[in-house]
Amino acid sequence: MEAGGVGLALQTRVAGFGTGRRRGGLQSPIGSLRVTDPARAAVAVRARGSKPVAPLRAKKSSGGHENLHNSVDEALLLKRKSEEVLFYLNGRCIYLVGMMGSGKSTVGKIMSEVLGYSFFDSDKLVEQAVGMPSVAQIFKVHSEAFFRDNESSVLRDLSSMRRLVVATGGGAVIRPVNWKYMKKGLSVWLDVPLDALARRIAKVGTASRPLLDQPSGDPYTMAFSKLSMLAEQRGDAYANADVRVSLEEIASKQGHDDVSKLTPTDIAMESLHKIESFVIEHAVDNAAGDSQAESQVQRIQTL
Ligand SMILES: Nc1ncnc2c1ncn2[C@@H]1O[C@H](COP(=O)(O)OP(=O)(O)OP(=O)(O)O)[C@@H](O)[C@H]1O
Ligand SMILES: O=C(O)C1=C[C@@H](O)[C@@H](O)[C@H](O)C1
Ligand SMILES: [Mg+2]
Repeated sequence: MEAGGVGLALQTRVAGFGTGRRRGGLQSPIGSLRVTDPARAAVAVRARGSKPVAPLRAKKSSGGHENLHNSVDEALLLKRKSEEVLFYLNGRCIYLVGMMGSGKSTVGKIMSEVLGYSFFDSDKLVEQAVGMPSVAQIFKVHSEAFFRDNESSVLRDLSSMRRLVVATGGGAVIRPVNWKYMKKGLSVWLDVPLDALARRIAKVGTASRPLLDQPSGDPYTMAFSKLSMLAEQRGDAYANADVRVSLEEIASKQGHDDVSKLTPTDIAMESLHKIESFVIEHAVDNAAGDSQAESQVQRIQTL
């Protein structure tokens, strides 16, 4: 059974959230890049909806992912792609799914910014609905089942809305009812190798991720073994997503031998490409989309 709704809180937040667009040029979600060069901005504007324009070359720096976009050109390419994708999305929401640490929040914020969508993190909405400061505390004081009920409730409320990018909780994929909600929009699986996940998580610690938190032991080893167990338990649940974005595939296309070379912008860009291919391939209007999603959900429920 699902917990009480959080609809009103969501409506209020969306109303106050705006579209993610800002004045004075393009700006990254956390403000690390501001496009101030009007000539470059004009290139992006000209590109919109017109004939194909010669590709801008993205310059790579050696910087880490802290610089979300490696260059102004990369930010413009992303913006240009997002404008193409927007046309096909027709307001449909995007749900990012994937294991803990796969980058749903990081990549989701970038995507929402360039699409002019609102961004929501379902873990944060559950915390807000329950009135507790962290998922870890909800697990401790209540239980995982209580958290999952509230998570379903949040996803149900989000599913009636439009123009959102939602970073779902890592375990949202395990409940078939959540797929019923997520299939109202488009789901994207960020598929990241377990060793890369464990490296990312070990770097920031496991305190905020109760299923990985261990009293002692080497953080990388502990995170890796827990993540491997969860991945096995979850089986193919992530593969129910409409689109799979494999970091290994992106890295190999770019000639890297290691996924850690990929920036969140690279991943956001690939996500937009995959979404575009999916919507074009499935070229459905909203009504047909609903019935198609319905049959997919029925298939998931019978697995
Ligand atoms: N492409 C990347 N390269 C390196 N580190 C990254 C990348 N994307 C995200 N990170 C880092 O990995 C960690 C996890 O990212 P993030 O919080 O976005 O994942 P998540 O999927 O939302 O995780 P959770 O399910 O636990 O909420 C963060 O510290 C983030 O800065
Ligand atoms: O993978 C999971 O089951 C979880 C992931 C997090 O996002 C939180 O939703 C919670 O810690 C559980
Ligand atoms: Mg997150």
